[in-house]
Amino acid sequence: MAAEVTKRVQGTPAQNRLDVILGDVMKTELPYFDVCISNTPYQISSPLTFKLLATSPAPRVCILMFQREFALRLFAKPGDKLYSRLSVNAQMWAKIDHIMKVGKNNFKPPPLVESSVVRLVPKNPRPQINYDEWDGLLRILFVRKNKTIRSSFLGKSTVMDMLEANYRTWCAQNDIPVEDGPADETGADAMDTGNVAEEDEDEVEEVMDLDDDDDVPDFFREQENARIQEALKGRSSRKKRGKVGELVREKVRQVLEEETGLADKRARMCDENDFLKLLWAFNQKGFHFT
Ligand SMILES: C[S@@+](CC[C@H](N)C(=O)[O-])C[C@H]1O[C@@H](n2cnc3c(N)ncnc32)[C@H](O)[C@@H]1O
Repeated sequence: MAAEVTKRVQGTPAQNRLDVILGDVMKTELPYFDVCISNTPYQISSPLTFKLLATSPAPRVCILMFQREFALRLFAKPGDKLYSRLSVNAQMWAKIDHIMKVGKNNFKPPPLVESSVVRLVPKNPRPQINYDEWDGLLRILFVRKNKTIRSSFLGKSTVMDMLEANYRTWCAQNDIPVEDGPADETGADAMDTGNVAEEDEDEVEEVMDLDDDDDVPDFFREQENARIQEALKGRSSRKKRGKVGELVREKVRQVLEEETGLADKRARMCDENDFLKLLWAFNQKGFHFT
């Protein structure tokens, strides 16, 4: 196709205005562009969409051909089976319209799947939210979109470890002293027993519950699977929770139960406002998701 368009403009005034970049679109740093028209292989629909949504400054419009099911996921609403991290992101950063269905018989040979052309118009002005942080929160919630939000945070040791590390960084940056050391013996033991049981149960169940969306990148799935295997090996390797860990846990509980009231809700039922409320409340407590 590159050869074809190059040939087409040769010897015309358009020749000087055409710059062909050959390469993998996912690995190439793209120059500023205001229109994207794409008919890429469907395997890269998800990463390509995420790349376009994260592009700043955003393009004016993107016309994209996707497999029909993927297009439906872009429009899916809370409660729909196809509602996913992709739906929330797409609708947060862009206005999306279905332009036309493209039946498989329009191709020779006909593929197995139906297609759709969609128009994606990034919101302008762009919502004043850090893309990486917003997406970081959604990743935590949509790895297990059918679980309660309480369970996605408090029932997951990797998430709590990540929040503890990030809380320590925030304290260091803001000159807030942290009280290190093991958690209070009696309290910690009592709490650990309960929470560890809860965590193990959750992490084992997770094997059955990983979001089957293909917008979870492979490396993230691999990380999750490795961690689940660890959880299955038993509790003995689990490290004892320290004072900072307990403090972080309590802060997370406050965010989920008191400040947002979203602890018992499931990501698959949450709308954009719920996610914004969560992000804001976590930020207020010094937690960030980048
Ligand atoms: C479905 S064909 C469409 C071709 C052309 N756009 C057309 O409509 O005739 C997909 C094209 O995307 C190219 N492609 C596949 N993976 C790509 C990637 N990661 N980055 C850029 N182009 C890619 C393929 O070489 C192929 O030419």
